[in-house]
Formats: sequence, structure tokens, C-alpha cells
Amino acid sequence: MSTDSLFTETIPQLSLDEAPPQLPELFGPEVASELDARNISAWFGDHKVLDRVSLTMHAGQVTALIGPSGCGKSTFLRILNRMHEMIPSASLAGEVLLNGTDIYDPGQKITAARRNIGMVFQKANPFPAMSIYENTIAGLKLCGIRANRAQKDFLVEDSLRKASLWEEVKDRLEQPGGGLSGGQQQRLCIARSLAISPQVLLMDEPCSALDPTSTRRVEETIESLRGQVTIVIVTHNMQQAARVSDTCAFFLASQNTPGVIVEHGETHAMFNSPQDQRTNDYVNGRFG
Ligand SMILES: Nc1ncnc2c1ncn2[C@@H]1O[C@H](COP(=O)(O)OP(=O)(O)OP(=O)(O)O)[C@@H](O)[C@H]1O
Repeated sequence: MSTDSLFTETIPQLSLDEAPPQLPELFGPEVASELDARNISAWFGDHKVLDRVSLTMHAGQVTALIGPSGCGKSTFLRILNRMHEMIPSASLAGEVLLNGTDIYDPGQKITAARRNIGMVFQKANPFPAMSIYENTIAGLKLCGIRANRAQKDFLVEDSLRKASLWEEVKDRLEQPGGGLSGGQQQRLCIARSLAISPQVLLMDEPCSALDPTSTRRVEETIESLRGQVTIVIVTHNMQQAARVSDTCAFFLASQNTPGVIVEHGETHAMFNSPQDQRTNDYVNGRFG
């Protein structure tokens, strides 16, 4: 069975002669969803890198994952949309509930998890030779969603606006995505993720390769998505975590032990009155 046909079973097809759309026509009403990770353990071969990590990421909120290098933040993030299992030596235990349904349930398709839970990476990865327009809607084809030109036009503008990129590119949509600056490319990747209307957006250090101005634009985009999409962001930048997130989870892997969440909670409290001394030390830059 092709990837396309896997998607077409669950996503309504639109005929090409329908009127220009509102987004609900293409995807159903936009709803942010709760993501609930329960007792997640992860391994690469025999190496256990996460030990029974549980975390609820509330609908429409921004959750920041913080902690020193190597404590398993990116692994945890990849488990949230079934990318971990792409790595040959990787395995995991536990559940990830998207609005109450385990994305790892045998009846659930991996392609549905990827569509509902989008991901933006550390390094922007647009298709370099593909136009800005085609880059933005590249996910439609992968998801088996057919749309006419008017529908695509609507989606391109809507997604680029949400990613705070529309004003900068509206007059050059046919130019290659690879010709944009690094910060613009990252916002193009955010637009591409948003174009298939995910319920959750995972962001793995999305600003680590960006200058301060581009970083601010991405943070503004995150701010504007609050309430519409559930966002989970890995960041090493404590100021960024404090600025953009509602809740925070502090991961730590003590020497030769798998990563755990030491403390999690409302961001303001995590930064101003942490319960654990290790959290206090980390958020104040005393290690990591
Ligand atoms: N593909 C892989 N194969 C084997 N081991 C891996 C792989 N990816 C990560 N690991 C190991 O898993 C552990 C957790 O790595 P992970 O990248 O999740 O941590 P992290 O907290 O995101 O680190 P960083 O902040 O540096 O990105 C580390 O010990 C790492 O070496």
C-alpha cells in the first residue's frame, strides 16, 4: 500500500471544482489537542536513554523541554510523533495519548500521527529548488489531500501569514525556497507544517541556527499560535523558554543513568521558585 493511500482512508478528498475553501472545509475545525506522554522509556540498542518519563502537554499551550545536552529531550520529542522508531536500533515503551488515543496503539497509523503532530527541526529543511509556494503546501500531497488552485492559494497565504512570512515573500512565491535567508527558511518550514493543520507542533531547537532578529520572529509566530496549536519546544536558551512557554519540564540524566524529568510545572514557578535544587541551578546557568 502506498503512503498516499494510507492517508486517503481518513482524510476527506475534495473535488477540484469546489468553491474556494475555508480551512475547516479541508481539515475540519482547528482544535488544539492535549498530548499526554505516559511512562515513556527509550533505548538505542541496549543503551537506555529515558526512564519512565510522564508529561502532559496541555491543549493550546506552549511546553518547553529544557535540560543539559544528552539528557534525552530530542529523543522524547521524536517519540511524540513516532519518529524515534525510524532509527533502526531504537525502541521504546509507554504510551502517547493524543486527545485520549494512544498514537502507538496497533490500530493507529503512523502516517496519521505524523499528520496530526508536525515537527520543525533545528536546521531549516525546505526543498531548496522547489518554489516558496510549492514548499508551503508540500505536505498536502504526502497526506493525500487534493485541493484546487484557489484552495491552495488560500492555504499558502494563510500558512505563510501564520508563520509571519507572508509580507516578506508574497511577491516572489514562485522563487525557490532555498533562496530565502536562514530565518525565512525556518519560518517557511513552520508554514509547511501548519499547512496541513496539525493539532500539535513539535519544535526541536528551532532558533539555534538563527540570528536574534529571526529568533524574535519565530518567537512571535509561536506567540500567535498559542491557543490554536499545542506546541512543544526543545530549547537550550533559558530566556527563550521563559519568554515563550506556559509550562516547562526539566530533563536530567545523571552520569550513566537514563534521562528523567526532575521537575515540571508552570514556567514562572519553574524559573522563580523551583522545588528542586538541580532545577534552580540549571535555570540560573550554574551547570549544563
Ligand atoms: N541515533 C542515535 N543512536 C544512538 N544513540 C543516540 C541516538 N540519538 C541520541 N542518542 C543518545 O541518546 C541520548 C539522548 O540524546 P538526545 O539527543 O535525545 O538528548 P538531548 O537532551 O536532546 O541532547 P541535546 O540537547 O544535545 O540535543 C544521548 O546519550 C545520545 O548519545
